[in-house]
Amino acid sequence: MINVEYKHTQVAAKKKLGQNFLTDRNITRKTVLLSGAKPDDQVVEIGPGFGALTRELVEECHNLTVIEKDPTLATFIRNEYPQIKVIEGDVLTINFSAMAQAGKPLQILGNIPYSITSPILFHLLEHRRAFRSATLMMQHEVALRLAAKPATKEYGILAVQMQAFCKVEYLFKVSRKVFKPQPKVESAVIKLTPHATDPALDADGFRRFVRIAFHQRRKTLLNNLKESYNLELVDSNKLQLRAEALSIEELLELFSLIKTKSE
Ligand SMILES: C[S@@+](CC[C@H](N)C(=O)[O-])C[C@H]1O[C@@H](n2cnc3c(N)ncnc32)[C@H](O)[C@@H]1O
Repeated sequence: MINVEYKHTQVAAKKKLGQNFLTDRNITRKTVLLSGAKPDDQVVEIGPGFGALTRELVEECHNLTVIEKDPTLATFIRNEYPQIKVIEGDVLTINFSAMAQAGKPLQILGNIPYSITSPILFHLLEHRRAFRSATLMMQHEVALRLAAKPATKEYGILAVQMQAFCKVEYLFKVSRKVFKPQPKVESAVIKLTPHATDPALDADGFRRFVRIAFHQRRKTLLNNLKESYNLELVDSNKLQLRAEALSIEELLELFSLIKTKSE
């Protein structure tokens, strides 16, 4: 276990909580700048840790809330930045929609705990109406999967589900050397901007469809879909393709043509 000490507070960095702390101010400045957060925005930071990003945000934004699960770090942030709101708890239980109702859509930022990257992304997806953008640092490999284009090996369920509902921008890569303790992998910053309207009428149905279409990547759409859906209205040539060959728009169109088989 590696001990990290900052301003008389020491924590034994917890792997389970994804505690790798940023040490490079250029990265935090660039992240805040590219997030587009403005002084009057309602800004929420996920996992402030020792405040690497928080310190930039308090300078820029008047209305900042942070969510930190580790009680020692939550206390540290409370003492260091008495002017901000600190929620001590699990980000996965936060009702962002309720938070946003108090005002305009949120601006969310965070160097997120890598062990729960996907759960956080899907939690944000559930609350996509609540935020204007989410600028998040994550493992480089996950960032590539999120921003992937069709017919690449990274293109799959994560890319389709997120890109169908949000614009996904890969902002920049971050070396593992700028963290303490150093993680084993590189990182990257991604920006998610929810589309103004949802493309698929039945968002939950579309998410289920994507899971089934990509279930066995090597199989054709026909083989993956035929058990669960009635495919009569779909061009049979299209069904001979694999899901990974179709763009988000083509997958949305396919979804609009199929019907769930009754159980
Ligand atoms: C990668 S560290 C980033 C810390 C800091 N923002 C930085 O960049 O140095 C992730 C932070 O998220 C916190 N964390 C882990 N799981 C969490 C959860 N479920 N909800 C809220 N915070 C969490 C960790 O305690 C840690 O402070």
